[in-house]
Amino acid sequence: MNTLQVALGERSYPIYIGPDLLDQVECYARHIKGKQVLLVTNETVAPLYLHRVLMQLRAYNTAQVILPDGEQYKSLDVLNQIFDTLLANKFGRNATLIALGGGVIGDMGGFAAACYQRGIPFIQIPTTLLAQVDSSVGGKTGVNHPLGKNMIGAFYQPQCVIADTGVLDTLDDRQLSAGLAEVIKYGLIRDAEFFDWLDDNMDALLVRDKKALAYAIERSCMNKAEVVAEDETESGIRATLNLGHTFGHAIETGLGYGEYLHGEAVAIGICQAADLSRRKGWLSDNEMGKIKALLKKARLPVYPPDALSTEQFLQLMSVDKKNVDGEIRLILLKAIGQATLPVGVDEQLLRLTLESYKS
Ligand SMILES: NC(=O)c1ccc[n+]([C@@H]2O[C@H](COP(=O)([O-])OP(=O)(O)OC[C@H]3O[C@@H](n4cnc5c(N)ncnc54)[C@H](O)[C@@H]3O)[C@@H](O)[C@H]2O)c1
Ligand SMILES: O=C(O)C(=O)C[C@@H](O)[C@H](O)[C@H](O)COP(=O)(O)O
Ligand SMILES: [Zn+2]
Repeated sequence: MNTLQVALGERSYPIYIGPDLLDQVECYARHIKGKQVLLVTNETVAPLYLHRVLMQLRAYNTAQVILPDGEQYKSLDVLNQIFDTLLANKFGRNATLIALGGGVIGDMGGFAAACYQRGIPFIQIPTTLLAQVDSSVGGKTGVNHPLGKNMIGAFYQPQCVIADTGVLDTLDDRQLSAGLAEVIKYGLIRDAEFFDWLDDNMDALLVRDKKALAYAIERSCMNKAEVVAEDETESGIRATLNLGHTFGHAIETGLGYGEYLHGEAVAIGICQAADLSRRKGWLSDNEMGKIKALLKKARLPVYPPDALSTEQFLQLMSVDKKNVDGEIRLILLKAIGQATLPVGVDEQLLRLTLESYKS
């Protein structure tokens, strides 16, 4: 097992990474203070892994919530099921919530923990590649609104993250690729050496070579932990983790949550942000080509859906959280390995990307 630290003063916590961690009681026990534990998972993950976690929690008074599976259920309405179960079981302030699942469950479980009785401790057990490399780390929690992705939420850090790399065996190939989009993102925003490593090792990652996957997860978490430690609540550098997300979130919201996976929408958004960066004279054609080629190698889409018009894109992008006073601000690339902070963009140039960067 490898342990990384997210250094946030009194809110610091470990990320445990390794095989078979679901079965290691010491990963959980030291982070559970009271006797009551609520497990939040979904109908796909429960039959696969809930029993193994419950086996480690025999000493506690446990309850469970099994949510429907899908991005479309990451809503305020469904969130209520978690509060209903906490209250029905008379769980108090020292109850611990464990989120067992992908990013949807992690974001919802974390947000429920942030709100319930104004805050109870929670643990992240991420079970998708995307959740292990990104969503379980850093404390962004929340739900979607029909008008915008993750528009209702809170920054709320977990007590620990338990990333059992063995659970990735049951993940389907499309979900694995979606996770790789966020992995590639770290290379692009701040770790050019990692980008080159990914270029050399993409085939190994796609066949789930254990050593390659463990390395990619650890290096991604290291990158994310460093950024979050520097800027927990996104007043500066943390916004770089949003590369491609303004376009990507527009695709997710515009087409209906769940149509494109988050990672797929981000992959397309990264290409659109790269195209805009090239038009600004920051990225070379060669770098643009390398970015697209690596995303394609990871079996990710690189062009936006025809179904979204430029006007729809602009409308959807106008509700992004990085915007200030109604002005769209984007993370762009100066080079592979170097992202900008949010920058206001000339609308004509943005329109050019939206109209011309197409399959
Ligand atoms: N909080 C953050 O910092 C952050 C970062 C990135 C993404 N996100 C959010 O995360 C969500 C996407 O997360 P995701 O890609 O994990 O999607 P997801 O949670 O929908 O999981 C993807 C699919 O895999 C299934 N699954 C999960 N673990 C499995 C396993 N081990 N074996 C088989 N199937 C399994 C799920 O049931 C689901 O069908 C989005 O809502 C996105 O906005 C949040
Ligand atoms: O942790 C962050 O900060 C991120 O931006 C990570 C993103 O990959 C993630 O999708 C996040 O949920 C997006 O945040 P949002 O604030 O744009 O909703
Ligand atoms: Zn993301």
